[in-house]
Amino acid sequence: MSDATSVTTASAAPARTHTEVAVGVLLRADGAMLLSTRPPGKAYEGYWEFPGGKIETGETVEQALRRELIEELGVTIGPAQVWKVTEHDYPHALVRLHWCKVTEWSGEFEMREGQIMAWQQLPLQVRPVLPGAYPVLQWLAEERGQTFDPESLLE
Ligand SMILES: Nc1nc2c([nH]c(=O)n2[C@H]2C[C@H](O)[C@@H](COP(=O)(O)OP(=O)(O)OP(=O)(O)O)O2)c(=O)[nH]1
Repeated sequence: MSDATSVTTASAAPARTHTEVAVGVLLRADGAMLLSTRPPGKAYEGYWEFPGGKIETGETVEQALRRELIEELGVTIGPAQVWKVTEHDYPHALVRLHWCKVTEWSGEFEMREGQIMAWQQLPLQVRPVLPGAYPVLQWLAEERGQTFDPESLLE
């Protein structure tokens, strides 16, 4: 194989595209936040995460988050604005996470995808936690004057 062929082969590799995800940090008045387990059959099944899911074509982050939380939890969120954007490179996907803090919602929580939910104060008591959520947990801890220990969230 010539050098020229090698270069052509390397540059023909498809670029890895981001999967855009809307994620909600639902915050209760006492500061507790909602986490839930990833449903059976998904990558990282059973890991704890913040509720949310993939943004569909034509949706805003807020629209996607509202749709996902109705689908997953049966609640309708009030206003949601993007607070932070993070990225995480998993073996199954390169994700870009659009994080919104949410303080208003209506409806009763129903686990519509067989997941488990828990209201958690920091530091979290549940584990393992999806690694893509660590940066936001760090910011939330800093806001509260707490330290963040990612080692404690492993399996
Ligand atoms: N919901 C959520 N997803 C997260 C978090 N952290 C993190 O890295 N992710 C990643 C995991 C997944 O690769 C991606 C979310 O995709 P998903 O597969 O759960 O989304 P979805 O509900 O739309 O899935 P689908 O069944 O329609 O395929 O974002 C988090 O805290 N919450």
